[in-house]
Amino acid sequence: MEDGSPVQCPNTVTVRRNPHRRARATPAAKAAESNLTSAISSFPLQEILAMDVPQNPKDNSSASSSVQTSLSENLKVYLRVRPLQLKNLKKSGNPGDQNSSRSGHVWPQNPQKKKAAKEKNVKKKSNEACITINDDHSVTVCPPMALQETRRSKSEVYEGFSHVFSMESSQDEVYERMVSPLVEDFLKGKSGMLTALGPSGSGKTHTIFGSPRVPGMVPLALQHIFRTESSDSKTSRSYYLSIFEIYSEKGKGEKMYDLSADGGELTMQQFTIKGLKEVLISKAGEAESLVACAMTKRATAITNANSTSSRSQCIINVRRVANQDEVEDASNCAILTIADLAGAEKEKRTGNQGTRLLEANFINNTSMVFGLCLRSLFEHQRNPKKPLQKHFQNSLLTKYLRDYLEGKKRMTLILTVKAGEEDYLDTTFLLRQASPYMKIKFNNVVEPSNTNKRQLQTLCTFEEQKRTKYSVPEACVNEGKRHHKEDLLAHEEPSGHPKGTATESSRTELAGIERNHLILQNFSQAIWKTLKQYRDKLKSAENENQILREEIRQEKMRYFELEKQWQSTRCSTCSKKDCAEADSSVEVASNFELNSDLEEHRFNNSHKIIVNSFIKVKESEGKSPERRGSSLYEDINCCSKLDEVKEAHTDSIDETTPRNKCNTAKKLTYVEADDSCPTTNPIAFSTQQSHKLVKHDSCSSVELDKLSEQEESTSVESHLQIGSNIHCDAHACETQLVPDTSLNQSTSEESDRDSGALNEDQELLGEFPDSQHVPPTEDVESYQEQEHKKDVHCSDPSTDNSCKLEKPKRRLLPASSTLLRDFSNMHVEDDIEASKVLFAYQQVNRNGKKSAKGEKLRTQGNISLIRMLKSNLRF
Ligand SMILES: Nc1ncnc2c1ncn2[C@@H]1O[C@H](COP(=O)(O)OP(=O)(O)OP(=O)(O)O)[C@@H](O)[C@H]1O
Repeated sequence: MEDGSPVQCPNTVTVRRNPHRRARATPAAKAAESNLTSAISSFPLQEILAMDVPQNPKDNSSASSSVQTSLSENLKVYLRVRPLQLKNLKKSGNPGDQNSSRSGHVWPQNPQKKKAAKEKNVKKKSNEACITINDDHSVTVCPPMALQETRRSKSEVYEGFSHVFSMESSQDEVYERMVSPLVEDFLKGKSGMLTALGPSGSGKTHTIFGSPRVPGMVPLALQHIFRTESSDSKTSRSYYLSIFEIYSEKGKGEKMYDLSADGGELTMQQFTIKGLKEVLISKAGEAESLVACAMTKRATAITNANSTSSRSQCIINVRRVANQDEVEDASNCAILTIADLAGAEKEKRTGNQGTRLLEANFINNTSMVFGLCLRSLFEHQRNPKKPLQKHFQNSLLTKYLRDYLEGKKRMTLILTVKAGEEDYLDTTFLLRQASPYMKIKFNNVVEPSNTNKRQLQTLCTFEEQKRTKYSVPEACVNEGKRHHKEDLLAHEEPSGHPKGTATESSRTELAGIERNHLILQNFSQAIWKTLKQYRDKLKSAENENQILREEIRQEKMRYFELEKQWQSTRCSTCSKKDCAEADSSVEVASNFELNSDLEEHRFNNSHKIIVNSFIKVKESEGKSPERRGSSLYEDINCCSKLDEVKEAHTDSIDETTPRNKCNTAKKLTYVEADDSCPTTNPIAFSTQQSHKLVKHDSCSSVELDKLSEQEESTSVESHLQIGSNIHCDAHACETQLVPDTSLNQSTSEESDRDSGALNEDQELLGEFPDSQHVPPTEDVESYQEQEHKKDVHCSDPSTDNSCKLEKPKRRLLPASSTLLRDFSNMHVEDDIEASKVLFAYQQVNRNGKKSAKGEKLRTQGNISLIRMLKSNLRF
């Protein structure tokens, strides 16, 4: 309720409407990731962690001497109540005023003290106290009767104080309870700060500095420190003291002044005071004298509330530096800070005007900022969601005490209040303000070494000042002989202890090493985080890559399947075409009798294929068993007779051109006659087809196309037809070749039986002229001469008008037709058919990409090539 947070019902359940969600990984990505994790080696996290980069330098005993972490500790708040009647207390023999006889020499002296005291005593104050001490930790504040009636104010109890010092408490008691533990920690190496808060005239300065007769916490602490040092002969530590004040002169702004002997104005840069002198102290008396001199320089003034009212914030630092032997010790360095703040003032009470009023504004403002910083720290610790406000930026005091006000360093508060009824409002205001401070905790306070910025800055300033003193001694002359001697005495001590100087240098080096260590540690952590991010990115990229690879593999498989299907389809189509082309080649070869070895070999192969297919077809026709037994012998006879047919055709080609024309005419006539014949006779039908193929060689390109299409569509029929044709041709010719002896074992009856049917074919084949007049194949020379005559005859267009070329029609021809055309050109180049073939060939290039002339030349080149082959023919 205090922080204004809404109260929630215990049975209420808070449900986030839009909870944070993480993107779910796809199953494929998960699978890929699992594969990826197995493929990618894990990052050597353990190795990195096992490196010489400690998580916390404090854990390393070798380097943690200057840094410590303390347990959770609350801010200690003490309360001290100033006596009502100082004179009465003095008269009554206050145990704190041991030197009551020297009351006239109360330190610090205020020349207008007597006058102010007289003014104060003009009005007699009531002896009634508004504050009642319940116990050592709580007090009750009762409003005066007048306030109770008008404002209906009630008594308030404030508890939780570390200790409440009564009016009768002495300085020693306060020191023993409040400051002595702090000094003990300081001697152990723990830094701490004591700050006095309270209204003007409540006894802050009295408590902190005291008087020569009643020394305050600072003198007592210094005595405590050097008393301890003198008792411990084994240790030789160095202590440096610096004192300065923050003052606002006439409200023109805050300024800092060094209160040391030759101190001047200071500046603050980045929370660091520059120019502050540290004075090495080795004795308590020496330190006390320095503090006394500083207090004489502090700004004070007479107000209605206090004859010796402090107008500035005074801060004293005692820095402890261990010697070289204690470098490894944790207590090598600590700072004890004691701050005496100027008390808040009310204009009515103080009656300030002019400059004093401006000073009061500065003082009140600084006190307010100080309180806001502690309030913000308290609220931040209670509710971490509330940010820690940066109120410290509003004053130099809070800037300097930033670490303390942010809970990074240990701090102790001493609240001083006045017990009079007229001080009720100031008292209650302070207690209400400071009560929450008791709940402030210092969690994991890190004790900085003597190498922090501020300390190093002051140290460097001190060393620089020391060097200046020795290098320019005449500068000290201007300040007076006394100060020169004091400075020399003050700085000769450190120079006379080279051990201490070496310790300082070693500590500086150690601090540098620690700093580098921390930097490297942070750097490694940052690198580690970055590497983790890159690893995650790499994983995601690998997952995507894996998925893409899988898709590519599937696409390849699909492509191969399609290619296989395409290949199978293509093979089936090509096989049909090849068979048709091969059959056509056989027909052409059989008709034009290519006698070269190559062509003969091809012919034989084709012949074999045809024979085999013929056998298969015959078997599929369902012959009678007796017929089937003699089929092989018949086929062999066909093979042997095919050669005879070939020779017969060769003989027919050797005939003159008119004769060829006659043959072609006969063939055409025969085919026309066959069209009218019944096709029931398979032999007759096959013969017709055979002659159609023969005609195919000499017909026009249109007819060639038609025939080629028929060949492709009816390849099986073509086999049958060709087989029949060969069969017929073979029977039509006289058998000259002797069949194989193994085959002769076939019955002659079957051959005689077939001879009757073949005689019909023989009659048909008899239509081929000169089939009976086959020239001897050995007469190669005569054949070449005839071929030469043919070439000459064809090359001379004047001899025959048939050689004149007609304008061809460009049509696309299949390869088989082109081959047939080339062969036909070879054999009938001087014939009118040659012009037709050439015409058909030019039709192929009707698009004009290739000139007719070029095609003609190519055709002629083919012819020349074939002539050359023919010239080498062996018959
Ligand atoms: N506990 C005390 N015992 C005896 N005298 C005290 C005590 N506290 C304060 N005094 C006296 O009261 C007077 C005012 O005290 P002091 O100057 O310390 O007040 P202050 O809080 O510092 O005021 P300011 O904030 O204006 O400086 C001094 O003369 C001081 O001696």
